Amino acid sequence: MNSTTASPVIRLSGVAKDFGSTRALNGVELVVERGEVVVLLGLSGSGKSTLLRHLDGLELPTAGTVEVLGQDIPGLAPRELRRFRGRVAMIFQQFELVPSLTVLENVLTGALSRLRGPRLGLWAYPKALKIAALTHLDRVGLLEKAYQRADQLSGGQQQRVAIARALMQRPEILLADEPVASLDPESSEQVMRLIREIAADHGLTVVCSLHQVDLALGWGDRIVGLRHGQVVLDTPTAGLSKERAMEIYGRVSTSTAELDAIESELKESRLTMEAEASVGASRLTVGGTR
Ligand SMILES: Nc1ncnc2c1ncn2[C@@H]1O[C@H](COP(=O)(O)OP(=O)(O)OP(=O)(O)O)[C@@H](O)[C@H]1O
Repeated sequence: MNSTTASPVIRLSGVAKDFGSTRALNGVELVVERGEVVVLLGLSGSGKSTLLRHLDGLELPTAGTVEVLGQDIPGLAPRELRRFRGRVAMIFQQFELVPSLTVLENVLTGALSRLRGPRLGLWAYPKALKIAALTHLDRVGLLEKAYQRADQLSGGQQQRVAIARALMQRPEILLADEPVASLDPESSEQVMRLIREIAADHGLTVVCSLHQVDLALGWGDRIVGLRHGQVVLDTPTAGLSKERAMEIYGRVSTSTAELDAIESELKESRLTMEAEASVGASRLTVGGTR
């Protein structure tokens, strides 16, 4: 696990969250570095959304510390919290667009945290922001839909609008809560690829909850597995086979001891792979010098 890193953008320590008698998060330790693309993987109710909501201050912990972009989130005054939220964008399973507004207006609302007062209608936004919104729409491949009502678009298109809206915030962190759970496989692939490309273009740190193992494997740099509000797995996706991941995922409801055993097995197999790779490399070098 990444416990000692130079400049993490997210650092959670001993985080617990109770909703009445339900403990949604339990002793969560998580460190994410700038530019990392992390998948939160877990069954329904494992605490993925609650964890994401702590990262932009929508929830405050019952215990523990939440530090994001160098800020102690629970310690922020309401005004500081609002300013902080402008640096973290979020996209959701249900897109959360305003259905009766045009696509362009929906994208523009992403800039509201940087503007004073409400904006009603396109005319109320500065020209530079309209140009930025159209540029982002072009980036997500929907420029020609700018003046259509948002509810006339397909689910995949609506999620791409939500991504363009998130970019209007000029965020440093992008949080995505099950962004493709309502989409068909083809649109899911498209949206996930887009998030990855945009994260690279803008140097974003991404934390994304998913429940599809295939997508998680082919997509993130790192998988963090949650079970009953606890981090039970934290591993790079490189070298993790679908079979092993499915096994872990299928056994997420097993005991912590079993999961510990699976995780150490995974670590061992990674070490073996690395050792084999380095032996292979040295053989190649020796072969090359003959
Ligand atoms: N506002 C709330 N009030 C009461 N209980 C809550 C609240 N939010 C979450 N919970 C509870 O906390 C636990 C974790 O929920 P959470 O939504 O974080 O899980 P999840 O992994 O995101 O699930 P899903 O994939 O179904 O969205 C669940 O038992 C849930 O019922």
